[in-house]
Amino acid sequence: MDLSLANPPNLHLSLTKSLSSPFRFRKPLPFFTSSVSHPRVYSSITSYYHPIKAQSLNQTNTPTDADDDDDGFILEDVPHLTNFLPDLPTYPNPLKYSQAYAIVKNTFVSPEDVLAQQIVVQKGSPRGVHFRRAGPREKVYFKSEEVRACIVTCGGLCPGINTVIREIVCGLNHMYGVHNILGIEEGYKGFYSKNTMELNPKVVNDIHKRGGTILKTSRGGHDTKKIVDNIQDRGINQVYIIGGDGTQKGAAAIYEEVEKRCLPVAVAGIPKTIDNDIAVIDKSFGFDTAVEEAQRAINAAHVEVESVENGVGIVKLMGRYSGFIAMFATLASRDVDCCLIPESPFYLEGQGGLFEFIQQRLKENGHVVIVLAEGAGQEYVSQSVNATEEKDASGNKLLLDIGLWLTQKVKDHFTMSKKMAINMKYIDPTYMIRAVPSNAYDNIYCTLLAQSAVHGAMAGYSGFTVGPVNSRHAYIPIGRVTEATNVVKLTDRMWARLLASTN
Ligand SMILES: Nc1ncnc2c1ncn2[C@@H]1O[C@H](COP(=O)(O)OP(=O)(O)OP(=O)(O)O)[C@@H](O)[C@H]1O
Ligand SMILES: O=P(O)(O)OC[C@H]1O[C@](O)(CO)[C@@H](O)[C@@H]1O
Ligand SMILES: [Mg+2]
Repeated sequence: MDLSLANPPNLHLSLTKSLSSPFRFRKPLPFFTSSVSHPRVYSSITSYYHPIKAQSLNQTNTPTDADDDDDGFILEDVPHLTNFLPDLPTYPNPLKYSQAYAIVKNTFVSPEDVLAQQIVVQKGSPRGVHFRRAGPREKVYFKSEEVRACIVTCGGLCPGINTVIREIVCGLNHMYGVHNILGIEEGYKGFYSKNTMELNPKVVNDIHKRGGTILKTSRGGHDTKKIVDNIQDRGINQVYIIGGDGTQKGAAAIYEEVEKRCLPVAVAGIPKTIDNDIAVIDKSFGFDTAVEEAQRAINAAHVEVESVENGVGIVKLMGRYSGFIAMFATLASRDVDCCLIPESPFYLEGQGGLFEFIQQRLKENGHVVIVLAEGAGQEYVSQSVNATEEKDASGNKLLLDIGLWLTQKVKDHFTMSKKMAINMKYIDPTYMIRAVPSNAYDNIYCTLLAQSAVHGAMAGYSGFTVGPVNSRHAYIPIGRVTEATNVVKLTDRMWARLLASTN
């Protein structure tokens, strides 16, 4: 079987072979139509998947019945420029001549390499969903001197954004000899309303040591048509988009427009979010750094409350809809008595309520530390302050301050009940955990992400996201990472570990 998409001359051969291949594909519902009828319509950025029962394509692109012995293998593929530009020429990958890669046994990823989404399986279970493995391909679809790339960063900050920018620039330059790279300033709106900056290895040399993004970022302002007009006007043919779920939806919209206009433009999404709420990928970059930084706040709270009588420490951490930062920071710390996250409802009064728990811990231990994700208990705050729902420029709901609300509630409870006098220490390190530079682990992770994106774009994939799936980097259809939000599963063992660690 041959999964090669990177080789038009062999295309028919590939597809003919795949006729008898045991691969099942998952086909998108066509919410946009390709102007060119081409077998690679299997590739998808849409969020609308429906699995087709054992099916393959013949050369006229008509679904035919396939063998029943495919073991339930599904490839969720990413789009390729040849979907709508079948005659694009190819070139040998310059890495072939790289001294650094000279001793590598397999410099290029085999077109047949795929990664399984589920690696814990039972005997006899279907082989399930697979993604294309990321990495350099033997043939590329761009001449180095003709590449005009751009990078944009959108949404909230996250440790490691500058490292990703640096490694895209250095990867393009050192591995592929690309010299023409533009930084788009201030997010999506920067395409049509801001300046650009020339990026080269010298300009980005030190930026990984700094938090934030040298390109600046923003929310809102995504105007697909204006953005693609601008891409066209500037002659850009590779677009690297770093951002969270909203940004990736924007990247999908840009790719759709690129496809509609039949532009030879590779659109690569690099997922970014401090909340670790992006589906499919193992973990988002910067998350580790943020958890590490959160330890400092928890340590401070612990030191404070341990040093006074009846000390109650509350630490508020980021996490809009997902409590991953709070959960991992709690698990790592061992000083936390209670972790409140959006996924796990809680109540204050009565038996089993938070007040009772605090009182009990104070009696037993003399102090208590509570870690609180910002998205937890939002319903209580909105009821009590009668707030109207406000949104940010991207349409995300603005959260109410659960930290201050809970702090006041706990204080009021103990004052009014006269049961014991407490010493409240409230720490809100919110932005501090995401404004720091990335740690060593995240720096390496960011490098791999950036290089995977560069290899994918050079290989002609477009409208894809990169990310680790079971520790190996994959090209993932954008729709797959935006269709759902990754949340803490209370039925998983990790949450049980947390409950065990906090007693
Ligand atoms: N459905 C969408 N279609 C097109 N563009 C979108 C969509 N949702 C969001 N965007 C754009 O993506 C950019 C970033 O979105 P948002 O502010 O939601 O942050 P994000 O990428 O989700 O990152 P994070 O949540 O981690 O801060 C904004 O410019 C916004 O206009
Ligand atoms: O930067 P802003 O607009 O204040 O947004 C903060 C939000 O961004 C995130 O860091 C990522 O979505 C959330 O955890 C937080 O609620
Ligand atoms: Mg988001």
